[in-house]
Amino acid sequence: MTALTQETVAALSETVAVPSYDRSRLTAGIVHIGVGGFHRAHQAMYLDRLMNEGKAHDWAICGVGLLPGDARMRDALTAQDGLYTLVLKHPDGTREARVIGSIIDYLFAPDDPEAVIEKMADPSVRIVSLTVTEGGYNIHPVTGAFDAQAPAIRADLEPGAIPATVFGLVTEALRRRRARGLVPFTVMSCDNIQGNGEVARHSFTAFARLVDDGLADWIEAAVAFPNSMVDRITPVTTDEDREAVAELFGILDAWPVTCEPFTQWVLENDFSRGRPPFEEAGVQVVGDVEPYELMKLRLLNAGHQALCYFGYLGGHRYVHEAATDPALAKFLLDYMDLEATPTLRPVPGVDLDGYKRTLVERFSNAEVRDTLARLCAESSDRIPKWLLPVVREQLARGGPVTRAAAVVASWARYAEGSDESGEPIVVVDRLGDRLMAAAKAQRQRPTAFIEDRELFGDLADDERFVAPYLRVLESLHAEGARATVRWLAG
Ligand SMILES: NC(=O)c1ccc[n+]([C@@H]2O[C@H](COP(=O)([O-])OP(=O)(O)OC[C@H]3O[C@@H](n4cnc5c(N)ncnc54)[C@H](O)[C@@H]3O)[C@@H](O)[C@H]2O)c1
Ligand SMILES: O=P(O)(O)OC[C@@H](O)[C@@H](O)[C@H](O)[C@H](O)CO
Repeated sequence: MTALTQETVAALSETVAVPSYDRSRLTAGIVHIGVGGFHRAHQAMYLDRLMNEGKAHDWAICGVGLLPGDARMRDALTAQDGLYTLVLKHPDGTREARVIGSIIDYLFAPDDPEAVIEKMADPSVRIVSLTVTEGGYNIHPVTGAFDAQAPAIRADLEPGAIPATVFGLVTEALRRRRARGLVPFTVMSCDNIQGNGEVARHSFTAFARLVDDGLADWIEAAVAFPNSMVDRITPVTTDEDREAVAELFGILDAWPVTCEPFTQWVLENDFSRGRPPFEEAGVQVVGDVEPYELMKLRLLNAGHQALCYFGYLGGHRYVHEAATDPALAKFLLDYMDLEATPTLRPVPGVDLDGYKRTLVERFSNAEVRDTLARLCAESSDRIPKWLLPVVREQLARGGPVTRAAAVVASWARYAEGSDESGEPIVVVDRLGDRLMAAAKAQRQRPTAFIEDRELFGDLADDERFVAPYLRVLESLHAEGARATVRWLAG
């Protein structure tokens, strides 16, 4: 068994693919904020691919963690010189592993915010990329306005405050670059948000405007915020994953990443100061990402939400169990075909029926062991961004919303905080208390959950949405999730 470090990695090449490039020659051109499972399965992997082909040596990654919980990632990556094992789980049970070497440094902002700011202000850094989750952009779910009153934002805006949020840190780095006469870096969002680049532009300029109008104008004019569609199902790493990496490959890795074999990245070609030759690593670099984003967010991500609450309430715990439950699979396909697909734009070179079939296959991969609990978490950031736009578009065009309304009803039932046998459900959501209070009130006032206008806007006033929503909620209460899904699936 070998502990993974720069010193030991060459010796591991007998059991696993390791970086073929000289890591001591790499320099950081990218600062990435939010180094979790997904970044390490996706962007860092694409850069590692390029580096293995002798390219992009000046585009290595300096990871940054902002939240207290990131101390664990700091410790794991620092002890391993930034190296980690990426394991692809094929549906036939085979595992494909590779040690990724593209992350060469890690800074933990709570320890040293100044180091993070100076790193981003350094001229060699040309991209600051982000995976800070859907909630990380601090925008109102219905109006899309930046929430300047959020306590962390207010703290960052106090005179003389040391920045702690992504907005405070990035804005201060951009302020220094402007003061030093440097070209700004590109801000590249890789979060699952429609128009993620536009949303990032809106949030960062809104924050900067609270600091200094001139700076905000400069950011608006000079900083590129490319949109992107990112895709690779990456579950949370478990102790079993760590043990399997040790057993199968002889590697002691504090924090390996496991994921499905599929990967996709469609990226808008809009960068302030150059970019790695991503297309040479399989990234689709295009002029207009929107059709790809809509397809992915409304079919895959909203599709995940269609499975997760019904699946969990019906006794499943893994995504593959829910996706291979015949009634639930039919319900998912009906949602995709009848409600989501009519709201999509034609996607260049993509056969939508094939895409949907592949999605069902990906969800059904039992090896990936993605949990329904992961998909049920932070729903108040997900449902308004992925599913409710489908509802609104369908209402506007006079189309059906029965299945989307059913998904919202299943969330409302899940948020009551106990399953059908009375076992508690841990509702993980930054609005958890508010959601649970509303969900409990719905036993007396059935529309209580959807009356939250901050999440649902005026949907509670639209009978075309409310009627199917209430029918499904009533069925969930009276008959349970499995019977409700069978009824919905016809
Ligand atoms: N896991 C996937 O399958 C997947 C696939 C495609 C896209 N994504 C995108 O990546 C994001 C992260 O997923 P993950 O699986 O890596 O999660 P993760 O929990 O492994 O990592 C999340 C990271 O984001 C940071 N973060 C969270 N909120 C933040 C905030 N407000 N400010 C700064 N940093 C913050 C955390 O500290 C952590 O470093 C998702 O929310 C999604 O938008 C994930
Ligand atoms: O990670 P989130 O919060 O964006 O959403 C949960 C899942 O739907 C998501 O992680 C998918 O697995 C992913 O988007 C697949 O590419």
